[in-house]
Amino acid sequence: MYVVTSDEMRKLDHYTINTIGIPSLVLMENAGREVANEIIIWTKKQNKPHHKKWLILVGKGNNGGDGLVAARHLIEAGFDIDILYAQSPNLFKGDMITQHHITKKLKLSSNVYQNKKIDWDGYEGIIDALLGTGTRGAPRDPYASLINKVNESNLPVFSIDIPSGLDADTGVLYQPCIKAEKTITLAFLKCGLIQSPGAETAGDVIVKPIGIPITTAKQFSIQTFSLQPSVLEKKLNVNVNLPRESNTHKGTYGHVLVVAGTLQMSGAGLLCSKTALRAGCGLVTWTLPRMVANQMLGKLPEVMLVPVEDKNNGEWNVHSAEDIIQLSENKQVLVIGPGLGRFEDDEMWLHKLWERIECPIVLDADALNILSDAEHFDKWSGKDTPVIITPHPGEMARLLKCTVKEVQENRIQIAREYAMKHKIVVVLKGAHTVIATANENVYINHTGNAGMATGGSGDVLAGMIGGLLAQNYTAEQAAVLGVYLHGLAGDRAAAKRYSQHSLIAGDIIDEI
Ligand SMILES: NC(=O)C1=CN([C@@H]2O[C@H](COP(=O)(O)OP(=O)(O)OC[C@H]3O[C@@H](n4cnc5c(N)ncnc54)[C@H](O)[C@@H]3O)[C@@H](O)[C@H]2O)[C@H](O)CC1
Ligand SMILES: [K+]
Repeated sequence: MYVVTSDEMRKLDHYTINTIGIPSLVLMENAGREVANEIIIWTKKQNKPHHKKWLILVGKGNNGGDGLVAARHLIEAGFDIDILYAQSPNLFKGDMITQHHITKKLKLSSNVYQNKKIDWDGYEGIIDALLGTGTRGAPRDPYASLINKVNESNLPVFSIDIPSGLDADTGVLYQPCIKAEKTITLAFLKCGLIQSPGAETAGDVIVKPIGIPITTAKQFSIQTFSLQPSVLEKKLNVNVNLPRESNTHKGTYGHVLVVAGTLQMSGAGLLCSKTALRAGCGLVTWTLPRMVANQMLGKLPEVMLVPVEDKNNGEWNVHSAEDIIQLSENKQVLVIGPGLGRFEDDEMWLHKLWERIECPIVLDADALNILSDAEHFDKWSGKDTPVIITPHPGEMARLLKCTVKEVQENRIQIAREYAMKHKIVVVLKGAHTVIATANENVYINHTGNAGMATGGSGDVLAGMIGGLLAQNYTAEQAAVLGVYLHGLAGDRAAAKRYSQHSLIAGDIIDEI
């Protein structure tokens, strides 16, 4: 469940080798053997007669060393292996010299690439041992031309540690980058393997132990986690089945105040309010412009409606702040933003709510856009009650006044830094949503699907998180559990439809 950057991996390697005393060659032997075992398992599962002839592409760093070890173990298992060095063995150093020496002693067939044409006939697959966590920038020749040839071969590629050409920390693809069938990553998951597009390029990712004790991750206080149910249960101490005590009443499960909706975007408030109830809170009050409230009467009988004065235009205005502050007094959570729209002096409105509301707040959608335009948000006083923001990449870019591309190329770091700076919880939505907390913990979610990129899905998530927060979950628990369950509901909803493309936000709520 730990996820590491290449720099963190180097520190863990170094500590294991130089302080704990497990020799690097032992780690490399374990790595290569695990890779060989995965190839053996994979070929056994292929239901076609196979020649068991594989080509292993070997770089000059330790990733290449893993490949040479795998070659030996595959030959022992009866495979026919060709080794192709990307560069001359004269350039090898350290463990690579040892591995090359062993390869020569065993008279294993090997060649140096030298930009020659490769005859792919007869090969069943390719093992990519070119570049690993030591990659710096886009692959240079001869690696680049070799990677291009591999991608044109149409053969299944098994990458060791990471696909060569992938940025191990951000998931950004350098050009060119190996497109892998499977990636066998060593010791711990790498951040780049669970962030798009790295996650897609790596194919099926499997983590294999190589002798680095998992306790070293605690030793180096690694605080990035791949969100598996075990992390929810063991680290966050939450039960994904949301159990209930018997002798309870609706007051036990908290009261959410939803501040959302305008004439044009009334549905956002509806989706958010309904989801908060589905998430299990006891009561939901939805406060909204009077004109909209009149339209919503009876639409959602389980939700209490409290209109605020609008100027007969169905929009919010700055004077409603006092009403909201009063309404918040007996609530456990406020969810502000879905379908809120923009209005005159909305920054003053939000600042007043930020200063005066004493219960936890979830800020979504236009509440975040108001924050982005707030000239002095950095100077707003820190809140001693939890705040969770749920930006999509565009809203995060506006908050940081940077581009969406810059956000997407560094999602984990960006979310972590913003959460720590403002002492809030950041839910950076998108494929593999990132949840970052003020105490540096970061969780990467894997539930959900592309069908959830549809209007209202964010309103549902905001309601989900608000509904959980009202039930005495901490902000960290509510955000992580909310994202996880929201994605799970989306997966169930998609499975019930012809395909993901027809999914709409209401389907997600029905599966919570
Ligand atoms: N996880 C573990 O405990 C272990 C992992 N191992 C493997 O070792 C690699 C990391 O090895 P390292 O030598 O640091 O780097 P690489 O093998 O990735 O090789 C980089 C190599 O290539 C050169 N280089 C760097 N960037 C480029 C580029 N853009 N273009 C061309 N060439 C480049 C650089 O000079 C290096 O020489 C890790 O991934 C695992 O596979 C250990 O085997 C066991 C312990
Ligand atoms: K590799």
